[in-house]
Amino acid sequence: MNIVNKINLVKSAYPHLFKNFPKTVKIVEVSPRDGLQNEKQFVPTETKINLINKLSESGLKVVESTSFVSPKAIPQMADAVEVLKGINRIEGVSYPVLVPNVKGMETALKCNVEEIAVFGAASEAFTQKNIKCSIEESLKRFSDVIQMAKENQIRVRGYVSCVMGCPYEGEIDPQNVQLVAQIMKDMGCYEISLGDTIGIGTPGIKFFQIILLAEKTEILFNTVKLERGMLAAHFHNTYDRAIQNLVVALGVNIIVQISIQNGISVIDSSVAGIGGCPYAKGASGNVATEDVLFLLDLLGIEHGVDVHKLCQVGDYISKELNRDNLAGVSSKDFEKII
Ligand SMILES: CC(C)(COP(=O)([O-])OP(=O)([O-])OC[C@H]1O[C@@H](n2cnc3c(N)ncnc32)[C@H](O)[C@@H]1OP(=O)([O-])[O-])[C@@H](O)C(=O)NCCC(=O)NCCSC(=O)C[C@@](C)(O)CC(=O)[O-]
Repeated sequence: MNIVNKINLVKSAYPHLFKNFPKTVKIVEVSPRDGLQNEKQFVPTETKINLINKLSESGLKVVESTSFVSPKAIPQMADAVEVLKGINRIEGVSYPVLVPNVKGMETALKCNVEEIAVFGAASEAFTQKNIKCSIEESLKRFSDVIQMAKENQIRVRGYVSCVMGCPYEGEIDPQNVQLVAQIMKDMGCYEISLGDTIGIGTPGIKFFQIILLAEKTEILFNTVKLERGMLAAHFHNTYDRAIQNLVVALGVNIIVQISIQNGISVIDSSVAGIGGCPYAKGASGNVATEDVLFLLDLLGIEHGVDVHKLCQVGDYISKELNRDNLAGVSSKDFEKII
């Protein structure tokens, strides 16, 4: 039984479980950054600009556009300044960029950014590999960056990576995720995105009360508590479980019929499912925006995106990258939803 049938079945049998779902969900489109950062061939700046413009024309309100990081660490983002200069900024659309340190923030300020994202992790080993410092040192750096952002009225989003586990350390205690998320929030991040960097979240698969897989996703979202609306889910689809994990994060475990009280209403996703982190072995594509929109339509949750335009963007970037489109649904599938 596929996920769509499962959701419909559970929805009709247990309508009360679905009352926790938010009425609307904000999509944070990460394909121009997370989607492209791991591409081996340099993607032409013009293609990146076209991608961002097409995404914002589809009704998306947040399009994470690039990173002001070391070009030695992420060569694909070396044209960050040109990308930001080249895009058509639509009023009401936010174009956040990743910033790891003061040097990145200085460049961001010159590019008139209105929103940035700092990115940490709940794993020491991943933090060392990704940004070459300890968690403690990373938080000090973020504090300096956030101070500069505050002085310039720039909004700051925070990422916590490896929330379900780390490719180097293995298990990560959800309490550590809570700790890092809370510190970032206290520093001034308006939203915290929880990154299942290598896609190992499990939505709790049970068969007649026998647990076949640990319920990592449910445990995490029941442990990490910030104010309602502050948490975002950033899932990778390495083992094809991102959509099931999202249903749990939104508020209910459809398989074991349990409600999460404080579900998320912000989802990070990437058109055509492109993406991955070069510093996380096993991090394959992000959950596809097309699949997320399909899920939201199915659940009757508003998202404000023109799904047909968005599907065209997925086809565009897949063709440019010479890759298969990893989205599970296409434009015509949306017409079948009643
Ligand atoms: C953090 C550093 C800079 C530390 O790297 P470092 O080597 O310790 O930095 P450094 O301060 O010693 O400087 C080394 C060189 O980098 C330059 N440099 C230094 N900073 C910058 C900057 N901001 N912009 C441009 N250049 C910079 C600096 O000028 C110098 O240049 P050189 O003198 O050798 O020519 C580096 O490790 C880095 O840039 N890391 C970025 C890694 C990254 O972007 N990873 C992917 C994003 S995270 C992710 O994908 C996960 C997420 C968010 O999607 C959520 C999830 O899925 O979990």
